[in-house]
Amino acid sequence: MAQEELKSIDLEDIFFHYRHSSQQYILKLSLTNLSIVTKQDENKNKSSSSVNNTQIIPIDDIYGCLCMKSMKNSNQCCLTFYLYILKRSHTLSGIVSKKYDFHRIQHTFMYGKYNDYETNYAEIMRWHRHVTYAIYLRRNLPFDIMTIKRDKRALVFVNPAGGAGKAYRLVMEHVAGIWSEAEFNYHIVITEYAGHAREYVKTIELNEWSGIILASGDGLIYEVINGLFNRKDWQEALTLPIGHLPCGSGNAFITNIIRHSKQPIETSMEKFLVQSAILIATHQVIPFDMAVIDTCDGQRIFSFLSIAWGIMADVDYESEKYRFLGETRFTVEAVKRILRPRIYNGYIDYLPYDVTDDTVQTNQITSNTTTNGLSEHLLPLNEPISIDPTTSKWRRIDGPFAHVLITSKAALSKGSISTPQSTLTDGYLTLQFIRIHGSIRLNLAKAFTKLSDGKHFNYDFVEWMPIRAFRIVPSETNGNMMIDGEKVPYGPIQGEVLPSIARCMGKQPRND
Ligand SMILES: Nc1ncnc2c1ncn2[C@@H]1O[C@H](COP(=O)(O)OP(=O)(O)OP(=O)(O)O)[C@@H](O)[C@H]1O
Repeated sequence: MAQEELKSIDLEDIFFHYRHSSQQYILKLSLTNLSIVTKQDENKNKSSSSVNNTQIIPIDDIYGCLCMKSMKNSNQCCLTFYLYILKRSHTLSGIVSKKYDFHRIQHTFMYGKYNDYETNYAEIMRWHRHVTYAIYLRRNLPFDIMTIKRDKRALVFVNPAGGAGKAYRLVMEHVAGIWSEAEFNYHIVITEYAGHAREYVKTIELNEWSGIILASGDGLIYEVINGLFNRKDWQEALTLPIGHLPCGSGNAFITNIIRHSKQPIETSMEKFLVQSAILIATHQVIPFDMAVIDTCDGQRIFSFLSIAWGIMADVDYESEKYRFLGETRFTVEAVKRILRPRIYNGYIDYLPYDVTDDTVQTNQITSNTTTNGLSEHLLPLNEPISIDPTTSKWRRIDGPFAHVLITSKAALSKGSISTPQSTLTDGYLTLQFIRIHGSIRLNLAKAFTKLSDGKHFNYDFVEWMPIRAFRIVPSETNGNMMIDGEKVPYGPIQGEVLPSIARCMGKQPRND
């Protein structure tokens, strides 16, 4: 693609309707919009002063553009634009509803200005290059990344065991078509066993791939991120953006990405998948926070989502047996746990997050930093943390607790906002907990019913605070401790935020 040619994106030409050649359009392309001006029939309108009808399509709404040879006239070509737009839906009776829905639309135009196919085709390919370039410029990627990465494929892992076990079929039915319309290149690997994707990413040649996409739930994302962190070149590995096609039961990762873009989240599974596929095909590279976690068996784990102890951990783990129910599995188990609440004894040490506190160092990662050297504030787990206020910034909260959750993102699943104020890159973890006092059943029931929109934070009995680091020390020796929905050995656990350390396939919010 000649860089010179693309310094100016503007194009204008006359096209006609793919069925009715008498209906003509002037198409104008600019950096921000495609304008479609419907040409009036000059004879018909000689007496009328009517203005040409113009439709303006923002480039942000176009996810692909393809050229084809006309089936009707061998000299002509057609140009199709693929759009994904938010618009008001119609009810069955044809009334315009107040609700906005996403719609996939395609506009096809014929082109035949010249008498020979080759010249028409060359001209239509020029349009294709310019439209593609305009789409890529909206992604805010530097030109060199754009041209290099475009030729690369994304590595897509499909988990045949994820969610209700339909991931491969869902990808073929709802994603493959969109990605060919968007000319998004990819290579699919179907995971053969738990741990396969983690092993796979440990040895991939990083510069062969444009990113890694997981058609799965959150479990496979956790696996792949930890596989990337286990590489010697982990810093470079983490620059590969991670995309998520929701095929699991939780799907928190893509939910948080779409929340960041401020798009409404599609409700049906299929439409949610389509929304994610289009976001991936036109993505920008967005950073996100993670946490480094030390578990009691000496493992160092990287978390993109949450550390749960208490009722949330029990609900997550014990609901595994209802996996066939999809996201409903969490609700079924939560009702059981609320009716028979457990008490979790122990304490939580935490380092508060205070941006004005310059005595606390923040992670300065250099090319020499190893993953063992990644934490600034964590001591070995068997060394006590000083909470003496005269010498230490660390503080302690004593249990017993009903609920303890530490998160780096807002949504724990598509249907629950555990931490409403959280963003992808706020640079802190949020600690929330419910102590055992008052009517614990009632408090838990109230908190769980408000979890869908994060309103549980409005209750006084839900305490929360932003933190940099934490250590949870349970008194009992048996129970559930979950990191990103995966069970880890039960016992003391500690962690620290890693601000903006990884990259995802996301979108910045639109300003219009
Ligand atoms: N072929 C496979 N057979 C069995 N397990 C697999 C296979 N491929 C991956 N896994 C494992 O399945 C687990 C769950 O995967 P995934 O996250 O995709 O689905 P999920 O658990 O339904 O979703 P969520 O994590 O959102 O609840 C992962 O830990 C992964 O290691």
